[in-house]
Amino acid sequence: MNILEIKNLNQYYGRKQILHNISFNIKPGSIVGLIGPNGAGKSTIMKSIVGLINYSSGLIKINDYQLTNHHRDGLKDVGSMIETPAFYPNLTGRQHLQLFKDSKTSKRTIHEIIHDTQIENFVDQKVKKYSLGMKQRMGIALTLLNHPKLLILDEPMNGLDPEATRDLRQLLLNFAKRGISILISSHLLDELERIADYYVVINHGQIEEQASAHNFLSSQGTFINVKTENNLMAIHTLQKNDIQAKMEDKTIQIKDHDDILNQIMTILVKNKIKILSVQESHANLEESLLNLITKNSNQKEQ
Ligand SMILES: Nc1ncnc2c1ncn2[C@@H]1O[C@H](COP(=O)(O)OP(=O)(O)OP(=O)(O)O)[C@@H](O)[C@H]1O
Repeated sequence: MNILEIKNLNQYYGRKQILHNISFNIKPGSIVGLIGPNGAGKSTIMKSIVGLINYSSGLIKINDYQLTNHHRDGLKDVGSMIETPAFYPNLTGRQHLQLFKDSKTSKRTIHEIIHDTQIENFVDQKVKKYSLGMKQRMGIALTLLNHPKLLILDEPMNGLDPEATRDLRQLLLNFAKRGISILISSHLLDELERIADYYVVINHGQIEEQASAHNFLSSQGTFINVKTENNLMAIHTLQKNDIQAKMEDKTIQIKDHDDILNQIMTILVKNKIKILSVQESHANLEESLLNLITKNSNQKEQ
């Protein structure tokens, strides 16, 4: 069973259509990265799921409860942080947790949340004294109240320092292991790449692609990475032979296609350049996203 099902979701702001037939599902324990350029519609999708805006048409089901303007039962299983969380400036973090907890949330759960999100040092200070990063961490803590089965996180790494980002990454991976599903958007694509197992790519309010992380990254091309005893000479020689090679971190990188590997080997051997290693790698998430969006917009222009 899916924890979230979205089918043909459409959203208008006034007469302008912002989302076009968005459909995707999330399985229990899956971390889904919602990615795309600025203004693509990521936040609008998230706001529709958590009922912050009424969607125009389509279907949203959370844990088998259909979400409509009048029926919001499914939201009891959702913890969300959309944009920078809003707080009462004169209350402490702990008071926020107590205020928003439901009757089933015990003292022990609150203690665990404080511990898991590592907010012990400031949870008893008034929120008006928090930095952006502290507010983000407090916001994550609030999403965990009331035993969510699905977390919706819009740019949760905003304002976090590298250590806090690493901790959050670990925390999210642990939640997924416990069966909690996560829909997350972030412009920090290298961070998303470390945690997401599925991607939904949005552009101009439409899904450009959705696939498992492995399939998405491998479908966007592979590279051959060659190390030689003389990389400068090797790259120069390859380029002279019309092979598009670039230097990436002391390695010569060539996009894999046709029988390019054979050609590279032949040229390097012929020119007596000693090869130290040859490895294959996938494009990273940022390259894959750029490839996809450029390829699709070129196709639309033709
Ligand atoms: N309240 C609103 N009224 C009218 N248009 C809106 C409103 N909110 C968002 N939009 C428009 O909807 C489109 C999608 O915006 P959205 O915030 O969902 O994009 P996003 O993918 O989250 O972008 P970003 O990565 O910059 O946060 C944009 O064209 C935006 O201008």
